[in-house]
Amino acid sequence: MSSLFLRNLDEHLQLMQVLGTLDAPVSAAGKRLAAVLSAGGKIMFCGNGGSAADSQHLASELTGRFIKDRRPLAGLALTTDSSALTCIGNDYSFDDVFVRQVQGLGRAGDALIGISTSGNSGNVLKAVEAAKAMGIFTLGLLGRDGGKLGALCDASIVVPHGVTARIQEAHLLIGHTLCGVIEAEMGVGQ
Ligand SMILES: O=C(CO)[C@@H](O)[C@H](O)[C@H](O)[C@H](O)COP(=O)(O)O
Ligand SMILES: [Zn+2]
Repeated sequence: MSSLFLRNLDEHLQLMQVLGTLDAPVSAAGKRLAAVLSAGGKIMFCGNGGSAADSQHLASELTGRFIKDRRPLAGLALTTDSSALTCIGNDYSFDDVFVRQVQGLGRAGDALIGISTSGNSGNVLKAVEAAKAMGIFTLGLLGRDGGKLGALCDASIVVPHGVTARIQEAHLLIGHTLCGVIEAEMGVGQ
């Protein structure tokens, strides 16, 4: 019997081998996001648990830097303001923690990336629904069969696996690639 690490590694490597099928949607999404930023829009991110961590990680690649030394780009994680999250969660409901921030901070022409391994988190669904109604481009970074978000988002990238941790590992690879495409599309030092 191999160790847990070797079994996880095997599962991870097997998943990595099928991710090539996502080449076209990842490249297209990266270009679409670059167009949002070039036109003066911002990219918002939301998700729960590990996907909340991904949200703030990826937003910081934009405002800080990814690979290139270039101007700061407009990335905003909706997962980081504990006052907003607790106020909205306490006074309204946990399903409202992202949607109210989208409605307060989002503008037509922005993008919202909803990250969910199940594709079914209620607060992400509500945020995407409202964003679409506001003219905000919605991208789902999803897992399994894409869930309800797969049908709702303007575009989605679905990691076809059933294990949450493996999906999250793939999400980070895809998220980093989106940042790389954005930097390549926007040029350096602009
Ligand atoms: O990181 C993990 C598991 O690896 C967990 O924190 C996980 O993100 C949470 O259970 C989330 O609430 C799952 O939500 P979702 O991906 O289905 O939208
Ligand atoms: Zn995790």
